[in-house]
Amino acid sequence: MSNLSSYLPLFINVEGLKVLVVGGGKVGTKRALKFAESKAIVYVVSLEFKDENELRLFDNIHLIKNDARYLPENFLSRFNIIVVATNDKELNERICETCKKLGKLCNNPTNPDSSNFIVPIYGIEKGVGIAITTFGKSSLTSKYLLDLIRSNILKENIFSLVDTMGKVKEILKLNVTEPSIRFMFYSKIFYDDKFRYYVDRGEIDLAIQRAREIIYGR
Ligand SMILES: C[C@@]1(CC(=O)O)c2cc3[nH]c(cc4nc(cc5[nH]c(cc(n2)[C@H]1CCC(=O)O)[C@@](C)(CC(=O)O)[C@@H]5CCC(=O)O)C(CC(=O)O)=C4CCC(=O)O)c(CCC(=O)O)c3CC(=O)O
Ligand SMILES: NC(=O)C1=CN([C@@H]2O[C@H](COP(=O)(O)OP(=O)(O)OC[C@H]3O[C@@H](n4cnc5c(N)ncnc54)[C@H](O)[C@@H]3O)[C@@H](O)[C@H]2O)C=CC1
Repeated sequence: MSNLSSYLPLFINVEGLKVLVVGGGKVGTKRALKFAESKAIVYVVSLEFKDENELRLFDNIHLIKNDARYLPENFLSRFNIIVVATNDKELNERICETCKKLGKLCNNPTNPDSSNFIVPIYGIEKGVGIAITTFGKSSLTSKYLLDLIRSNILKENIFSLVDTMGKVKEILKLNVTEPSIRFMFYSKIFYDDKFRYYVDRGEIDLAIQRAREIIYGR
């Protein structure tokens, strides 16, 4: 496994990005659908398509029936992101190597060492995004961790906290021009017991009023 310190988690907006999925079997289909649901423009190159009907439900998925052993570099270079998911391990690795040389983001689902990004399990709910990976060791454990966070941590008070701090940010950006002073206020408000008491009880108007008291000193 590559050095884990060189992984940087990012939330990428894939809308309009060009994604190539090589191999239209179980794994390739799942990845193609995931990217298409997030509004990427997806091309799937494969000898055959396991679930052609499901893929055809999306206007932004294009199917190309072809042998991926002969994909030229000038074809690969048209894409932003490439996923290699044939059942030919050497072919997957060879295409990923070429794509990385071309400066592309490439995912080989069976081999994180060949990939330069991996797909975490994720959930986005009420303005909070959580992504978890075990870098290929155990997807089931990743799923379990996400469920634990969802059922034990992501409760109404956390969503209220995020929303209210978002409102506090709007107030501060509008009224305090100096960033270093704004930053001092963010912490002061976030850790204020009264502010948090109101947020926990869902009394958002009172929480905002408390934030204003802290900002304006009254
Ligand atoms: C490295 C990675 C690919 C990458 O590079 O992105 C990878 C690799 C592999 N997974 C395998 C198996 C399983 N994968 C799942 C499920 C998911 N796997 C996903 C991601 C990733 N899987 C990446 C790292 C994720 C991480 O480490 O956390 C999810 C999150 C997203 C997605 O696939 O779209 C999706 C959640 C679906 C959801 O949303 O519910 C389950 C559970 C299930 O099906 O319920 C199992 C059963 C066993 C188990 O628990 O692992 C095998 C075959 C092993 C073999 O052949 O024996 C390999 C390849 C290998 O190891 O060779
Ligand atoms: N990441 C994950 O969660 C998992 C990964 N895997 C691995 O991923 C790989 C793919 O698995 P599946 O999708 O289940 O296999 P699959 O057999 O369902 O699909 C393989 C696809 O690749 C296509 N293909 C093969 N050679 C090709 C070529 N030369 N050119 C174009 N297309 C070609 C086939 O037509 C087929 O559609 C396997 O190596 C498997 O071990 C398997 C299970 C889970």
